[in-house]
Amino acid sequence: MAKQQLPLPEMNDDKHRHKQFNGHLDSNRLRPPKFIPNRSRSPGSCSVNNSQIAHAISFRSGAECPDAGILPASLNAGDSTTSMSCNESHFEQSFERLAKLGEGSFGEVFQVRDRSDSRLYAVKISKQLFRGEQYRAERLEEVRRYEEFSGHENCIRFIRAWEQYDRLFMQMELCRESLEQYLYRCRYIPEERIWHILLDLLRGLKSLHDRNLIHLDIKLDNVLIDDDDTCKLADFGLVIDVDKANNHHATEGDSRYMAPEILQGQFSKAADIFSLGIAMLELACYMDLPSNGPLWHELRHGKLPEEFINTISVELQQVIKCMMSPDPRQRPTAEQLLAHPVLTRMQKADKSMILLKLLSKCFRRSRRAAWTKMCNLRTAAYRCLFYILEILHLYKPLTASKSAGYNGAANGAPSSPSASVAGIPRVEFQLAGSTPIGNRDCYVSDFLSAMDTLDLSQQCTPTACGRKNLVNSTPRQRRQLLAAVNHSLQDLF
Ligand SMILES: Nc1ncnc2c1ncn2[C@@H]1O[C@H](COP(=O)(O)OP(=O)(O)OP(=O)(O)O)[C@@H](O)[C@H]1O
Ligand SMILES: [Mg+2]
Repeated sequence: MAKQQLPLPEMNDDKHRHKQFNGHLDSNRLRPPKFIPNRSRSPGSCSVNNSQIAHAISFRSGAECPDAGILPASLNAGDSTTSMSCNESHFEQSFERLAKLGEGSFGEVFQVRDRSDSRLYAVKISKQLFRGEQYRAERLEEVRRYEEFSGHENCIRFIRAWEQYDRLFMQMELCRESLEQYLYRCRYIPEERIWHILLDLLRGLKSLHDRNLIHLDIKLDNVLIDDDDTCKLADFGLVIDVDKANNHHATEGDSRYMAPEILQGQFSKAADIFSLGIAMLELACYMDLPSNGPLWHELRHGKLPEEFINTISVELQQVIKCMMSPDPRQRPTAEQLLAHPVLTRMQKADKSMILLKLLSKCFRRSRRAAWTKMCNLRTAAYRCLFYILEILHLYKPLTASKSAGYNGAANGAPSSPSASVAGIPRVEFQLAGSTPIGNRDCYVSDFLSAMDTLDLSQQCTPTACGRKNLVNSTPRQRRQLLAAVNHSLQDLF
């Protein structure tokens, strides 16, 4: 009897190819679970359990950083002085969420504006809830590493971290894009730039290796580029001590960048060098890295595809080849690589340019600060105008009752609350539904709980909502309104 043949899986992984861009950098990644804070309490009650209170996380000593581990007090959700603080998380209170920057296997990263200093930052929110102490400990370890390397020029700057609703939140400097996004944007990167990127990453990696730590997840997606074009190592989620790595639970990173010896459970600094080498191959040759199959093995046996590798200089080829040596003992260390003639020359040139770099950085920062200030002034001016118009409108019924014949009040007809004061145009402020169109997806995304969804039908414009109260306001309410105007004027000047 003839054997029935099972259909074979399609194998199209037999040839190295250039990277393909389908519009999504990480289309194969799963959607994150919905961020639904545990808000089972009734809206009126303000009882909070421990996980609902934002707890700052910091491993810095008090001497090193006196306010490490302290969250801005007025913003803490545990501070139940206002009804708003009862219903909103620390994240929602402290930041304006502007856009989603990216997503990895552990977290979603958002571009935010910090309400306290009006500056832009990135906040990474862990995707999974802290289900067990082990998972929580791993996430807190990530915070420790971010803090530890925050001061290094080639590692991402960390601001603060906190946990709330069984999730980890990490605030860090905002970078322009990841190296992967940069590659998709440029496709061809000049070799001079490749050497600069390699220099930056070797510096960052050396700082880790000097402390006997290994990154284990070096890839283009985990390298960020700031406004000064400096490349920074990020995502310290898998960082581990070399000594602990082989005995404990070291986790391998992305298989596309994985060193071959990781399959045998050998974790060492050389594994990071391999990952950086293969990332440089991807960057320099715009090559699509396989995540498994025969091509994956070829790359780990020192067989680099000629049609790709021949497009770059011999010097760069040699560096990449030795970084990707199959035997981890043959790979150079970060320090040895930094001593390469091309990189030494660049470091010398960098030193002579340091003053110029500092000046341009200062200029860029002050320009950004001035722009932020200008935006604040504009907002405050609008707010002021709004209050002035409100006050003028507020005084209308009082003056109307004194002056006979005005607006029909003397005839006993009730004055329309939406009628304008003579000579002053009526201004309707449509705040409801004013979500910026470009970011609408982000605002209505699954991050918001059912309570937070923008139900425009339920909302009314401030003029419609507050009118009745304002017209019949007491002197105390008027005083409050005047205080608000005063506050706006202070914002302005
Ligand atoms: N500070 C930042 N500034 C700008 N973009 C950022 C920043 N931090 C992260 N991103 C973007 O978010 C993406 C995911 O961030 P990150 O790598 O930290 O998440 P992850 O879940 O730990 O990822 P992985 O799957 O690699 O472990 C990055 O690839 C990058 O595009
Ligand atoms: Mg990542």
